[in-house]
Order: sequence, then structure tokens, then C-alpha cells
Amino acid sequence: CLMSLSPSPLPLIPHGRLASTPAMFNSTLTENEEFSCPVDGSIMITASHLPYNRNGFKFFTSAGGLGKPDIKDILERAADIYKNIANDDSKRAETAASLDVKRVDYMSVYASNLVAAVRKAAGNIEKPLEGFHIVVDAGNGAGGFFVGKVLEPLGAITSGSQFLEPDGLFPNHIPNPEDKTAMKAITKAVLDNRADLGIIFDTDVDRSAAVDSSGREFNRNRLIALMSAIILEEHPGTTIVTDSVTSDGLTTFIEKKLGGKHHRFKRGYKNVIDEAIRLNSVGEEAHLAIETSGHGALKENHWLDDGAYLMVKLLNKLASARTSGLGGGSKVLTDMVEGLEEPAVAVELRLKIDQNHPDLQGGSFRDYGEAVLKQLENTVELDAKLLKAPVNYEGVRVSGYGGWFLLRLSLHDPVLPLNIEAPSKEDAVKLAHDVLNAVKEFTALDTSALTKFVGV
Ligand SMILES: O=P(O)(O)OC[C@H]1O[C@H](O)[C@H](O)[C@@H](O)[C@@H]1O
Repeated sequence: CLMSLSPSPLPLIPHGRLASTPAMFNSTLTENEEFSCPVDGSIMITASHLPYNRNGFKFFTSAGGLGKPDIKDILERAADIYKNIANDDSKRAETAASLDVKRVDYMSVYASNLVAAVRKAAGNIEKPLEGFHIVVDAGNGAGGFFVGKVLEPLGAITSGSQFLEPDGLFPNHIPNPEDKTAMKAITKAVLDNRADLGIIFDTDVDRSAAVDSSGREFNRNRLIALMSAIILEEHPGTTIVTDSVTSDGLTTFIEKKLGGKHHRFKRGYKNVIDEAIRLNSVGEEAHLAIETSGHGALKENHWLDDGAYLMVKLLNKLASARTSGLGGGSKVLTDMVEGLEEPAVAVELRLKIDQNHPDLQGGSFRDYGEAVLKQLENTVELDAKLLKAPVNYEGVRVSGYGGWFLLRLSLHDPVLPLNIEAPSKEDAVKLAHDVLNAVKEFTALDTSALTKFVGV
């Protein structure tokens, strides 16, 4: 959902029927008088990929998304205003009457900017995707617009696209490019339709992933590798900022094959974006901030966290490859990730902290989680087979048995996610075993997933 606020006395501008999150931010930047843009602020109401009853608000100004302190302040003020008028009919009517609501179809403006970006990159060709068959899976989220308003005007064939109609109950699959079922669905659509490329969005289109014509997925580390290859062609040597759960193979790929620098930072899309902005401000050039979750932002696009724009960068590549005489559909993309080492085993186990457990001794789950991490760190230091990552910004990241693990606190939940990547199941189990041994005294930590993984 959708609305923008502009100068006091605050005309409200609902943006069509259903907007995407990046479009809402974009409305604070677009110059367009007819649509009263740029607006001073915009609010997206979305549950993202969570169930429909877990909606939240995302607030934007032209400086980007608001952080926790500002959001808390706004919500407290809104609650006060609501308290004042909730039980007073005349005040409510007065407030409603003073609202100036103007309805605009901003998604068309936003989509036309994406279309213009692809046309420009292809050398101002009207239909640079003519003849390409591209299927979209919007997972019944807000991304269906990409078919009719972006791909078709660019000349692509889009038959076989699926789940384009918004439905908050997500009857087909969770719209989440990290989700295996979701990726299977778009892969099947690509293969069934013999398409050149598949594109999948999360609910509110700030995340995305793709699939090539052979069914190879470009999500998680592979999407980052692909985007890095594109960005490093444009900006040789630049720093790529990613979240903390990215693979060692990705670092080797970015640094050895592409000649860039990999700055593995923290989990959280706002964290990676803010870090990339900070690096630029201290003189280190960064053009891409991207998470394994499929959130990605580019400097050239105002650091806007935009899954649709990531896909535009892939489309540019397809179109420009053809303009320069290279055929082969999505092969140009597949070739770009050639040489990326991938682990045989990659798992994420999420260990819950029971907040009511006496072992917390009235402390917070964060303090408890920090104590678990400290204990793990101490244990690792005594083990010659394990090596703590020399540079690490979050949790405890350790190499061993040819692989690595990272145990960290979740951004939102009383959970310690554990990521393990290893060359074999046996090596992954050894790493898991070491973690289990180090944390087993923490009785408020539910280690059952870990126990099951090591087969104890
Ligand atoms: O820390 P976790 O529980 O794994 O969640 C981390 C994730 O939370 C949200 O979904 C954010 O949108 C992501 O940017 C972030 O990566």
C-alpha cells in the first residue's frame, strides 16, 4: 500500500492501487508537477514476505528510509494525536475534512523511469528486448506491474509469467527470492516456457532474483557475484559492500577474478547501504550495497533499495550484448559468474533463545546472545583447527575444515542464526559440532536444530 505526504497542510496522495516500496522512496525524488512530485515524505504499508497480519510501516524522505529512532518518534506522536481525536466525533470529522486527498497512478511514472533506463543503456532503442522471452513471478505481491509496464513496452515476450495478481494470502508461494519453493516455481516457469530469463520479486519489490535459460538460479551469493561483475565493469576496482553471511568463494571471486574489493559488513539492508554511503564519504569508492536476501542498492540509483532496478541492470546487459552482436540470451549473464566457487553444503540454522528461561536471570535476550558469542569466541581461540576471521563486523565468523561458520544475533528476533558452508556434509558437521560443544551450557538456547544436524 501507499501514500505520500507533501507540504503542510498535508495533501495525501495515495499512489494508485498498489505501490512497491522502491516506488514510494522514488516519489520523494521524481520531479513531476502533474503528480505533485517530489513529495516530502512517503509511507509504505507492507508485511513484506511475512504473513498478511504482520504489516509494518516504512517511511521515506529524499534522504532515504528512516531509521528506528525517527520511526519511534513518529509513531509516538501519531498515537498521541489518535488519543486526542479517537473519542471525539467532531474532532475526527474536522480532521478528515481538512485532509486534501489526491489520487495518482505513481507506479506508471516509476515504471516509465525503469523503461527509460533500459532504452538509454541500449543506445536509445525503443524496444531493446524485442524477441527476448522473459517470465516474471510476482508471488502475488506488488511486482506484477513489471510485466505490463516495463518488459512489454521494451518489446519482451512475457507469456508464462505467473502470480501477477496481488493477494496478501500468497496462495502460491511465499514471495521471497531466498525461499527454495519460490525459486523452484520461477525456475519451472522458465524451463516450461523455454524462456531466456526468469525474474522473481519479493512482496514489495525491494528484493529480487533471476534464473537463466538453463534454470540456473541467480540468487544469494550468485546474484551478488553477477551484480558485482556488472558494477565492476562499469567502475573497475570499486568496493562491493555485502552483508555478513556471504561466502568465502564470493570474496575470492570479487577480489581475484573481478579485481574489486569485497567489504563484508553486517546483515540488514539498511546497514549495508549506510556503510556504502559512509565509505564513499571517507574517500573509498563504493557503487553497490547488496545482501544475500536480494536487497540491493546502487549509487547511480540514489542508494535506493530496489529489486526492480537490480533486474533493470540485468536487462541492460542482455540488451547491450545483443546490440553489440552477441546472441545467446541469458548466456551473457551466466558467463559473468563463471569461476565463482560454490560450497557443496550451505545451511542456516536458527537457534532460539527462550526469553522466559531462568538462565537469562532477568537480563535481555541480546545480553544472553552476546554471552553465548563470547563463549564461542573463547573456545575458538583455544582450538588450533579453527581460525577466527581477522576482520569481522558481526557475531563470530570462523574458518575450519575447508569451510566456515558465522554465529550472530538476529536483527529482530531472539534468535542466533548459524550459517555454515563447507566442502562436504562431513566437514559441515565438524563445524557444527564445535559450535554445539561451545554453547551447550547455555540452557536457554534451543540447540535442537544443531543437535539434529550433527546427528547426535
Ligand atoms: O537477522 P535476521 O533475523 O536473519 O534478519 C535479517 C533480515 O531482516 C529483514 O528481513 C531485513 O529486511 C533484511 O535486510 C535482513 O537481512
